Amino acid sequence: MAKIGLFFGSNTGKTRKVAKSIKKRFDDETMSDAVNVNRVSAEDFAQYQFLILGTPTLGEGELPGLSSDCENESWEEFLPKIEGLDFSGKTVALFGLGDQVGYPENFLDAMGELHSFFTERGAKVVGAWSTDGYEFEGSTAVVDGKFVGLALDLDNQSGKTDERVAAWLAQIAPEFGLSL
Ligand SMILES: Cc1cc2nc3c(=O)[nH]c(=O)nc-3n(C[C@H](O)[C@H](O)[C@H](O)COP(=O)(O)O)c2cc1C
Repeated sequence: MAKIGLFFGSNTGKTRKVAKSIKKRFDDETMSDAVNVNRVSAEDFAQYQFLILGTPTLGEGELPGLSSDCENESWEEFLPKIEGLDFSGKTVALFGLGDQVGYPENFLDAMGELHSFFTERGAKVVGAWSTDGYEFEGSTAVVDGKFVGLALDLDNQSGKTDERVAAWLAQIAPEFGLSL
């Protein structure tokens, strides 16, 4: 089993694409394949001490899933399967995709939901990211003046994605024991 589990939800494939680009930077011992959360069991997910988790925000500030009109199940359906687990001693880093122009009042809210879910269950969530360079009005993914994880907007700032991903991975590397 790889040291770090890499899981994502995605509706139109952008979050999947970013997850795959993260996987490409690491060998199989370090990083699992990028796996859609609708394909993992609670048991397999719970085996990892280190997790990198990605989500788009859909609906009006919602997690992806059947209620936000995704074609397939996603985080909305997966979280209830792990809601009874204790994540103490585990380290989690989050990345979120959203659209700050189209949804400025709910920018990246789903990443905020994942942050609440995992911190409430004892996880150490790392990888907070500056809000500089983004324009939006509200986001539950901002805590203490920073995003709770990597903020990506492939709808409006796709040209910044690679450099943001690289800088963020370098930032979380010490927490995850990663060599880059
Ligand atoms: C119906 C719909 C609702 C959306 N709602 C939000 C939202 O509330 N907040 C946000 O930041 N982005 C929102 N977005 C933008 C998506 O999060 C963004 O396009 C993302 O890159 C999609 O990722 P995916 O291709 O992995 O599904 C919405 C997009 C759609 C199509």
